[in-house]
This record gives sequence, C-alpha cells and structure tokens, in this order.
Amino acid sequence: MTNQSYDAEFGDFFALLKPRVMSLVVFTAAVGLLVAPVSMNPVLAFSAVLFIALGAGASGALNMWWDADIDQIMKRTQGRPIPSGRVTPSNALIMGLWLSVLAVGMLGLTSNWVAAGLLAFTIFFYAVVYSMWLKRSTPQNIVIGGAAGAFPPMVGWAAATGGVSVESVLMFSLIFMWTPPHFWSLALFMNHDYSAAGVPMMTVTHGKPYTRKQILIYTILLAPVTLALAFTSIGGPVYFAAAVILSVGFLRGAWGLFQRSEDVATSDDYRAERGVFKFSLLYLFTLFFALLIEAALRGLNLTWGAWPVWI
Ligand code: HEM
Ligand SMILES: CC(C)=CCC/C(C)=C/CC/C(C)=C/COP(=O)(O)OP(=O)(O)O
Repeated sequence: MTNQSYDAEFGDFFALLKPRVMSLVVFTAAVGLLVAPVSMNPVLAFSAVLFIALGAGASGALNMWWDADIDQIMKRTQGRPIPSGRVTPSNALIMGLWLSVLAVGMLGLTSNWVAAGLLAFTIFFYAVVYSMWLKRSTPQNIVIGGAAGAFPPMVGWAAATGGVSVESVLMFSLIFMWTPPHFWSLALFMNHDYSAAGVPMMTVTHGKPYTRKQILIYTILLAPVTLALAFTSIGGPVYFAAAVILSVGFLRGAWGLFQRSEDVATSDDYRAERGVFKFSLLYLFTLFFALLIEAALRGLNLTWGAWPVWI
C-alpha cells in the first residue's frame, strides 16, 4: 500500500486523541463540573464531559500533527500514528480542527458559551501557545504551557455554573503548580530523547541538578495551594486528610530527588525519578477523587429537568 492513510485503522485515529494522558485531564474536568454548587441535568452533565473530552482529544491530534517531526526522533513517541506512517499529517490536522469546532460548538449549545469559550481557549493554548510556540523556544515551556492542562476543571465548573469562582481558580492553580514536578520528574529519565530532538526542556538546557531543585521549589509551592482548597466550599475533612498525606509524600519524593547526585542516578537507575512521576499521577487523581467524595457527602447536585431553552 502506498497511500499512508489507507493503512489507518480506527485505533490509530483514537491514538491521535492521546487517550491515556487525557483520561486524567477529563477526570479533573468532570470533577470540576460535579462539585459545582448548582443542580445539573445528568444527561447534560454527561454530554458536557463528553464534549470536553472531545476537545482535549482534538488538541492532542493538533499537537501530534505539529510535533510529527520531533515525535519521529524520540523513542517514546516513534510509534505514534503519524511518525509510524499509519495516519497522514493532513488527516490528523483535519480531524483535530473538526473535532475542536464540534466540541466547542456542542458545549456552547448544550451548556453555555463561557464554558465553550474556555474550552476553545484551552485548545488554542495547548495546540498553538504551547506546542507551536513555547515547546521549542524556552525551557519555561511547560511552566507557562502547563496552564492549558490546568484549565479543564475550570471548564467543567463553568459548564455547570456559567462562571468562574475562587474554587475553580484554586483547582486551576493546583494543576498549574503540579505540572512542573509531574513533567520534569519524567524529563529526568527521558532527557536523552529531548536532547536528541533538540527540544529545550529544563533538563537539556539547565542540567539535571538544577531541574531537581526546580522540582522541589514547585512541590513546596504546590502544598499550600493544595491545602487551601480544603477550606473552600468544595473542601472538607476527607479532602483535607488526603491533601496532608499526599503533600507530605510528594515533598518527601521531591526532597529525595533533590538530594540525589548525578553519580547515584545512572542511566539505568532512575527508580526514584520514575517513582516521583508515578506519585504525581496518584497525587492529582486522589485529590480530585477526594473532592468528588466531599461532593457526594454533601449530595450530588444532579436533577432531571433544567434543559437548555432550545431543547
Ligand atoms: C504542559 C503540561 C504537561 C506535560 C509537558 C506533560 C507531559 C507528559 C509526558 C511527556 C508524559 C509521558 C507519557 C505519554 O506520552 O503517555 C505524560 C504522562 C502523563 N500525563 Fe502529563 N504532561 C502535562 C500535563 C498533564 C496534565 C495537566 C495531566 C492531567 C491532568 C497529565 C496527565 C498525564 C497522565 C495520566 C500520564 C500517564 C499516561 C500513561 O499512562 O501513559 N499530564 N505527561
Ligand atoms: C480540554 C483540553 C483542551 C485539555 C488539554 C489539556 C492539556 C493541555 C494537556 C497537556 C497534556 C500533555 C500530554 C502534555 C504533553 O506535552 P507534549 O505535548 O510536549 O508531550 P509529548 O512529548 O508526549 O507529545
């Protein structure tokens, strides 16, 4: 077969949506929506989450379209649909654009245009600001670009309430501060990939000891933001307990990385770095799950009725 697009199967197009990474993104958006203090129709709540998921996936496809050249160089990403030749770049672009329009339009029609506007901005921020501009130009790429990954709970909250609040800004801030330790702990053991591809990640431009220090700084800054949420209308004792335990665990991990010298961390011994990366995922998932428990304890605000005017 000569035409690459003929080889593509459904699974290849699905892989363009970065489903594994986006699962946590979508979970945080769903929690943002479910913990909001307004009553929502379950069908509309479900469809809002679906459209946010579609938008997140679309931004993943746009990212893969733009990054196909570097994805081909990096071992971790070589098997993706475009570099492996199963999906053509133009098909990925078309899919990313169409799904973006669909997701934003449908979220606007079924929830509200504040949420749709925020979703559009998030897609733009990840695909254009992070992927096309910052990723290849500054080691602060993920600090600033991380804002894209922090918006989803705000989108979810806006889908339910039509607005922004202290709670949704704090959920944003939590993910914003969490992203550097999440990503740099991975970059510490994937450094060779990024330097081969010429991507100016912190580990490449400033070295690993400096990156370890930055991980520790962001983890320290993250702790008060995480704890602050406990004292808002969506927090409570379950969340507070999770926040304390997880903050202590994350700080210990980051401190451990900071103390590690390069001679200890040889190319085949990155267990501590892998450990902190995995812990970052557990951290975010558990905290948002705890928010969900708090909401369930208060009684979830799902009620039939309250359809948009045009239905
Ligand atoms: C600019 C911000 C971010 C960067 C640069 C980043 C980078 C990465 C990279 C390179 C991986 C490696 C594995 C893979 O490709 O599957 C990864 C994994 C992951 N990230 Fe992030 N990430 C960011 C933000 C986020 C956010 C906001 C979330 C969720 C809220 C998230 C959730 C995940 C998850 C769940 C995985 C594991 C995927 C798996 O199981 O393979 N990431 N991240
Ligand atoms: C609702 C909505 C639009 C959500 C988007 C959320 C978002 C921006 C998530 C970012 C997650 C992510 C995989 C970053 C990877 O960086 P990379 O692209 O540099 O990683 P790679 O090397 O694996 O391609």
